[in-house]
Amino acid sequence: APLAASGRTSDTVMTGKSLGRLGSLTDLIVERLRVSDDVAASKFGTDRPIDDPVREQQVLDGVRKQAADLGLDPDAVAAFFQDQITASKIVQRGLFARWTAHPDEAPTTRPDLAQIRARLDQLTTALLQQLDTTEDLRAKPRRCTAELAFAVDSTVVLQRLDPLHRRALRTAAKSVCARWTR
Ligand SMILES: O=C(O)C(=O)C[C@]1(C(=O)O)C=C[C@@H](O)C=C1
Repeated sequence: APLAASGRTSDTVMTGKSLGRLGSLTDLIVERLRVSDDVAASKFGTDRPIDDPVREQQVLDGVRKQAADLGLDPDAVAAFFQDQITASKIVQRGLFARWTAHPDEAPTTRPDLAQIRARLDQLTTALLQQLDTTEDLRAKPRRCTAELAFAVDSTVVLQRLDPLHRRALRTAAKSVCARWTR
């Protein structure tokens, strides 16, 4: 049973499927936020800055292409992924601050950023598939907003998100129901 899943907040393996028609989408959004913990661990204590404008441009160019292939609006999809990047930086900055204030909580191993980015690329494809699957629902603003609130609330509980990841999730979910103009 998903509610029986326990463990520490930031490294629990996802077990619960969040609820409603946007549950799979919010689960993927949260998984991307969790991978941001690994991104932060790969950069903390190195010269590599949290902001990498070159990589961001690569991500956004890539999603525009994939969106066009799926028949989704590239601008709307890029706006969604811009929010995912902003949310990732909220997590990274929050963890940097936490680890600086409490060095005993800082990671003791440094994961490889190239491998993490390959994982982010996989999540990008999965997220795009969910955006495609949910396109009809997301085009209905009121139903979408209700479904999104339901999915986000269930995700927060089932995945036991801490305040930092909750805050990031709010930013990441901002444009899920934005009107699809095309
Ligand atoms: O790949 C990185 O270095 C990340 O920090 C991840 C990410 C992203 O969310 O895709 C976030 C911030 C960076 O500016 C670039 C990309």
